[in-house]
Amino acid sequence: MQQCWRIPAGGVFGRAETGHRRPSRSPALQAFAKLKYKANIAQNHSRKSAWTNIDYDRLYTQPSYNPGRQLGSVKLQPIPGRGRGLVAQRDIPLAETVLLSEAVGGVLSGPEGTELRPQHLADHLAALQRAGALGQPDRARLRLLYDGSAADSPMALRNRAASLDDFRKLEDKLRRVAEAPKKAKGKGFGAPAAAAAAGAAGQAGSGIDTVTLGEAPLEGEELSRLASLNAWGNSFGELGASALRGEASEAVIGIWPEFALVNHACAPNTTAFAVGQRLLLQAVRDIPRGGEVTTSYLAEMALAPLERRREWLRGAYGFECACERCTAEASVPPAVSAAVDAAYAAASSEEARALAGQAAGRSDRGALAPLEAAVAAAVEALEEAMQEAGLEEQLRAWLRASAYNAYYTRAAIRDLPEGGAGPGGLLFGSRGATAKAPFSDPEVPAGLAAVVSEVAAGSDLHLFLTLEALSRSAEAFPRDDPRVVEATKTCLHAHILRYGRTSDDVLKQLVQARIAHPHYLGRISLASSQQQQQQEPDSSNAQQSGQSRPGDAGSLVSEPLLGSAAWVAASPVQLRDAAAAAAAELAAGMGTGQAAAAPGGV
Ligand SMILES: C[S@@+](CC[C@H](N)C(=O)[O-])C[C@H]1O[C@@H](n2cnc3c(N)ncnc32)[C@H](O)[C@@H]1O
Repeated sequence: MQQCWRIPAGGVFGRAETGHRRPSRSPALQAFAKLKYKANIAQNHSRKSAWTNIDYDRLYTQPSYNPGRQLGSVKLQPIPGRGRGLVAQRDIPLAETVLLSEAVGGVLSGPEGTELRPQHLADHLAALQRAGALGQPDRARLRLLYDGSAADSPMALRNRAASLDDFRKLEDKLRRVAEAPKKAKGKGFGAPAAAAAAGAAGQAGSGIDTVTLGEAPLEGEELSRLASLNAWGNSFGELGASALRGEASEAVIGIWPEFALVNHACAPNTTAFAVGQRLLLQAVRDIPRGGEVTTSYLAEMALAPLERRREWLRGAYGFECACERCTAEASVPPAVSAAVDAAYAAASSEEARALAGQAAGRSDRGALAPLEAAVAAAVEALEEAMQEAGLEEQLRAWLRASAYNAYYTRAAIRDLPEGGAGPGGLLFGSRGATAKAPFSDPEVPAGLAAVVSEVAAGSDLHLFLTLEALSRSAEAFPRDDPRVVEATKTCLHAHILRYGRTSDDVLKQLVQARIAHPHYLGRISLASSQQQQQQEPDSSNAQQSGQSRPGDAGSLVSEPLLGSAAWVAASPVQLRDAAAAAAAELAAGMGTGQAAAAPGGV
């Protein structure tokens, strides 16, 4: 399960005009802008208290904190056409942790940006085994995973029979072995006898003998197959938590056995990310009792048309995706599918790809006019085709995600300055640009965030776009403007989906760390830009050149809003209500944008 949500090397947007103006919009952009992010957190759901004892604040801030493996209210069961899968045993509300897993044999890591492939992991595990560091329980854990064997092979039958108890049993066994020497002391048994007892305990309660399963060494080919079908990786670390934990953001790849039981969907209900060696799986939608827990194996391919996604999954995993999104997209009239493919193709030219790659200073809006016209026409044709076909909103949202590169390319070109980017470039993330905070339409990243949230809620890209939208609206409007309040709500909602139940303080630090990360530089600053420019003439340079200034990020995430939003994460209340209350509080307490800028000290 290779996943990684890359933010284009140079960032996402360019700069447009100096000073804010409301740009005129085409009907298609208006339609696009109507994609309002739905902050319907936990509406009408009775919630149970969180099942874990995870202290999220410590998890995100202290590398030494070890909450151990955790499995939520899920069970492993056969899913027709998908082998086994994890199913919710009770309603799991969004923003709740589904599982927290530890990698078998630890993770393989490398410098940020490294493409770590499953074969690298297989080689790493083989080396561990040769060194005697991949013991029987680890081998058994791996052998309980899907190995690509035919549905009626002995392996597949064994896998189907395995239960979550087998995984739990292995963990219990390890704990017993760890504790056994201590307990055995003074009783005259000693470690070997205790370890044997632990081994016997490992065989109880399930049809699968995990001791025998882990006896034989794993062959090279077996390891390669297991890694290619079960590994998860990312080319950068968790951008908020690694900063708070004092760790460098690194590329990682690993096999987290419980997570490897989760099947794929093209619009999944969870998001996964690694915090140190652990993998956290967070629900980003309410998962009803009996509903399957799903994740995406696709990374950026989630933003591609149906046939491309299916082809990729067929090639990498050998299955034909028939998830809800694929099934719905397969049912649309041919004219709509053709419009999706045409929009995707229009934005896949070399020029468009170069734009997405953001070579500093290379682009200006005039030079890209033909591309802009082609992409804009393709997007409008898609919107019209969907309108004509009378498709429901959910399906339209998925189809927009399938043609995301067209929406993105159109937005990125419109975001460029009319007269060219100039030397050094004004493109988002480019270094050395000297222009001062020309901010364009906040609805551009907000619209893209809404598209991404439909298929990759809680992903890095989703969080990035909501931060960008917040940054722009904060710089364009007074702090108590409803648009700023809405952008704040949306941004915090995205972060809460990912991070779950943190305290206000840690949530704020996570947001700040994401803003300060070099991926985000050039654009995102939650400081009050006007004031900042008046007071600190070099401030936009500092943002462009990658220097983060402690404290400047927090001024918009005003205490009342953040407080309420974070409180939502810790209690079963609707974000919308809380944010409305916070907005009222903000308006009453602060009155003007100027006053609202004060708490962050900028
Ligand atoms: C990481 S495993 C997931 C757990 C696996 N179903 C099992 O029984 O252990 C990946 C494999 O599950 C199956 N799978 C996952 N998602 C699927 C889907 N949406 N449709 C069909 N098969 C799927 C494929 O065989 C894939 O190679």
